[in-house]
Amino acid sequence: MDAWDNELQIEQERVNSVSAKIASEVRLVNNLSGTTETEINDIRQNFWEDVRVNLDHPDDIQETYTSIKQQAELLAERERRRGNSEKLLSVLRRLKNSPYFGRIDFKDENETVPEKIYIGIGSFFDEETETFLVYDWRAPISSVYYDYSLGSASYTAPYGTIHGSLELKRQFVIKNSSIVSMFDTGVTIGDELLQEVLGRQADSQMKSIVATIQKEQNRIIRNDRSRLLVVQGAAGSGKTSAALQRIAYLLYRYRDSLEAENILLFSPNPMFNSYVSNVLPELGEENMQQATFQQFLESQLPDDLVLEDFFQQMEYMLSSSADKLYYDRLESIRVKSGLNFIRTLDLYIQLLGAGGLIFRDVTFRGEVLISSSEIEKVFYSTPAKLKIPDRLKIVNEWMSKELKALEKAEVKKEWVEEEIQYLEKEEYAAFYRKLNEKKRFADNTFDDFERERKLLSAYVVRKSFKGVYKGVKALSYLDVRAVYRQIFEGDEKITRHIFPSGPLWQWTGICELTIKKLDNEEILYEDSAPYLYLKEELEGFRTDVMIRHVFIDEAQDYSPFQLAFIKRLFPRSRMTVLGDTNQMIYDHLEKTGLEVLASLYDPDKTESIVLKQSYRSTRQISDFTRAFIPGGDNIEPFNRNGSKPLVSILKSRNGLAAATAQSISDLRAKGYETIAVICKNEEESEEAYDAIKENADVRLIGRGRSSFESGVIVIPSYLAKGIEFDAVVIFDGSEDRYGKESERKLFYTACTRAMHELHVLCAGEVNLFISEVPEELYEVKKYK
Ligand SMILES: Nc1ncnc2c1ncn2[C@@H]1O[C@H](COP(=O)(O)OP(=O)(O)OP(=O)(O)O)[C@@H](O)[C@H]1O
Repeated sequence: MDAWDNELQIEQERVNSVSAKIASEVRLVNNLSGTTETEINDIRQNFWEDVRVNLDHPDDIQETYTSIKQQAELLAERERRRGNSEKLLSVLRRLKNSPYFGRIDFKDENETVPEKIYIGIGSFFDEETETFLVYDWRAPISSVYYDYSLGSASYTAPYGTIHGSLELKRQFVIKNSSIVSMFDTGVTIGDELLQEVLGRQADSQMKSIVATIQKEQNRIIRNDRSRLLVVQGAAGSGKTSAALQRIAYLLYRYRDSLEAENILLFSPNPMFNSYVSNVLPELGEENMQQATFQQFLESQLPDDLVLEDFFQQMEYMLSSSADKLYYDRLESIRVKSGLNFIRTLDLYIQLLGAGGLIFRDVTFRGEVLISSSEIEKVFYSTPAKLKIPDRLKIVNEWMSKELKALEKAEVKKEWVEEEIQYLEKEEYAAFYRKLNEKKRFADNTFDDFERERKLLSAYVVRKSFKGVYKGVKALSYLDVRAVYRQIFEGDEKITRHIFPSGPLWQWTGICELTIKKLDNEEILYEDSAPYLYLKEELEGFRTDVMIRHVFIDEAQDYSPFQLAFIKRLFPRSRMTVLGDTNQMIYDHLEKTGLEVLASLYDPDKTESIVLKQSYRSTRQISDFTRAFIPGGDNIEPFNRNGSKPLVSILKSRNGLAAATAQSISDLRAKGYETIAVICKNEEESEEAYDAIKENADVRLIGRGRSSFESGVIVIPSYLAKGIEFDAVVIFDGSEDRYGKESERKLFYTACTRAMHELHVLCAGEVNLFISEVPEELYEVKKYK
């Protein structure tokens, strides 16, 4: 047996022993968990027996309340305990089969012998020997594994920086408690394992990368310092992966104060939510909150405004350049996306302080209770130096008083008598029960019929007025939509004030477009954040203090306005923003949000990390894609080999269906399971689907899709964002389809979804971008 085999045997024995200890811990926790479960069932079953219920006297009521509270707390404590055991069990079960993936021998400079540190997805402490048999990958010492090659190394512990040297770095692949492979590595993390991991087939669910996190990625994951962390990285450089491992790290590092519900991830599309949903549970953590920005906006906008879908906006930009309003729309997007538009709105709000707010009448049963002109008068008599939300608070106080008086007067009206007749029996009974209780406590007698009747009338009016009070509290008398609309009505005073250096180019067109939509009860996507900003500025910002970390993936598709708005909504939150300007869906803005966001933060609290290495695609695919994208020379492909991209040239669109079916069948024959036929937009996706569904087993993915499965799919380019496939077939990459310079990045995004193979079909001439790629970087197939 040579030295390596001997070493392997020693390691396998350790795996056996650790797995056995973990297995016995699993049994122990299982038993404890069973006991807790029984206790929970007991508490639930006997809840009311163990509570002393006595409602005879106010003191008894208090005692009853305390007793219920104690019982409920006991139950909550046991349920928490069960939750913790379940979490622990899920990690232990994973550890049992694969206890660790790495080992480092680290010699502290103050010690003489190195300590062997084994690293896995969770830690495992052996009570018997009082040692950690496995360290969590997020523990301070584990960072040495990711950050250093052999030689001097250090890590930051809670009590200071520990210096020493790294004497061994070993990687394992352990399955079912058996070492499948083991490598010693000199460099940061050995290429072998990464090669193996990246060469695997695509999955319908993203996987955790803890065993092979790279040094640059580790900087993102463990960044504790910044309020704003901006990650710019090439397609496939692991931005999303790093973001998810960062969430797991934060949940570990701040486990006493941070929970998954305090973290919010804005994701690019609903399908992406399902794509990444397994990573954190795989690491024994709960999933963070997740929403697309669209879903978030919809939850904030009033129900009577239909928000244009972000993808609808995109569809329009991609396919309607012949529309006569197209350039007005481009300008509308450009203007409303910039930080300057925040200033424009601020100037408008300043003007509104002196006049111009639009109010609605407060009505009740079709009659005006308080007219809009009265409200306006009262509002503008409040101190002008106060902010609008504070002035509205004064209006609200005044209005509450008015409403009380009006409510009193209402009691005598005829409708009340009628309403009493229509009261439900149960309601009557409830009313009298309450009356009797009052009578008992107040020791009053209620034999006077008249008095009882009056109380009943007051009850009926109060009930009907509830909606009025609620509406006033929610400031529904302020007509935000009309106030927003007013910006675009061409009022000279307003226009002059909000554009001190003269009106904008194409402003009239923008105005017409915006008003047309608003009057149709719709709101353009680019209007949504400005509308909400104005609303919040007028009504008072309802900032969210629950969320402590906001993650924004695919941030290049957010406008500067939107990112500034998000910052404003989550003032206490740290932000991690990830993006790639080369993957902007439409390239019309002068600056992306990603580029201007840093200017909104203190430079001392901002960090920017660039990821250059691209892991997803083979070297051949990366070489092809980086040849036509600005700054492509800076992208470093990972050295994994595959076939060169195949560009098929067809005489006309008629041949596309057969060529696609051929590609799918060739790729399937090579064993690829997840294959995407990527189309430019939804319309083309439908066309492609109809053309090939007869000859291939395919599914069409549309905007509403929220789950992602493997197989062959037809999908519009923008919905494939953030996701990857074994093989990609670009349905039509001809000049006819991708003929505009602004479509370069869209084409790049589509091609970079491929892990192992890329086929580009072209009905006619290849597009400009392909023609920029050196011919030796791809194969050509010409169809007759
Ligand atoms: N350190 C790593 N170890 C193993 N796999 C990795 C590593 N980093 C990235 N990958 C893999 O590379 C692929 C791309 O990663 P990811 O989707 O996170 O990149 P991205 O930068 O968000 O991509 P894009 O911007 O193109 O959507 C994934 O399959 C991921 O598992």
